[in-house]
Amino acid sequence: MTTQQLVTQIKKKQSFLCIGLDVDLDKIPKHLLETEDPIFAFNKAVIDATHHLCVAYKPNTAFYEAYGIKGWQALEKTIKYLNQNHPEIYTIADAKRGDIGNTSSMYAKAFFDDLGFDSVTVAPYMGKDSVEPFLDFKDKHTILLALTSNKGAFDFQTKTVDGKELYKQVLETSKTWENSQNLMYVVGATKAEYLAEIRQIIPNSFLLVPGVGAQGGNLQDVCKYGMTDDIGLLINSSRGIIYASKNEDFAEAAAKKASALQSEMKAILAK
Ligand SMILES: O=c1ccn([C@@H]2O[C@H](COP(=O)(O)O)[C@@H](O)[C@H]2O)c(=O)[nH]1
Repeated sequence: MTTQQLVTQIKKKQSFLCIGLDVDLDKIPKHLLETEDPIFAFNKAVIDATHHLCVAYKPNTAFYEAYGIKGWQALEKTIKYLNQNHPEIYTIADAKRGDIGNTSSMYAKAFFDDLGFDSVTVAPYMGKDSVEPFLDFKDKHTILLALTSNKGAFDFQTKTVDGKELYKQVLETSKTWENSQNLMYVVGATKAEYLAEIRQIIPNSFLLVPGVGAQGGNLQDVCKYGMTDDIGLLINSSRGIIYASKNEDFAEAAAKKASALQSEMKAILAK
């Protein structure tokens, strides 16, 4: 999906919500454990109940890799279900990959060609040659970790290197890479106070913003400092939506939570 197609969907649905599909078998309703593929059954029910309220889904691959081959098959079934039934939905593989060039090429093939995701999250730590293989893919996005939502972000990302914070170096340097138009960036909702400065460096790039909901990030603050003329934001919530209920009404409860966030987004867009 192109950036322009994503913007069109956001405007049509009045939503820039991304729902995180982080499936933990210890947290899903017990009756699903009796089905053939509990992870896919859970995802399908959540997707069916919420797809009209969001523009993107973000499975974090850790939650699938943890269950071995069955987990990976459930991930594959989930992305296929989305691509076949909801091609208008933007998909993000939150895999946080990045390695030497030839290995990164294989990661890119796995997520873009084989699985068919629109985007993948990538760590910038190994530099240009570790990211450019992802950027080579036309109409696919590479979402670079810039300033993450966790406390550990302060260990390295905000430290000054050569007179500038490391996350700013990531933003500025990555802009010079070939096919940098295919870049988006992760900025945690818990770091909203950094967004004004971030927007000075990357005024138009899309940001994937996790941390609203369970991590306590504030949607209004993120929008105040991070929104662009083309919206420029995908706000992710995972646990806050998908685990709204542990009972048989889990999909309905997820839809209620998603609807509340979508209504807030609609009001922000109307301002
Ligand atoms: O800086 C980051 C980067 C990625 N994440 C991921 O987003 C979701 C957040 O889940 P919640 O349940 O809404 O807290 C999860 O997959 C993280 O691994 C992040 O939180 N922060």
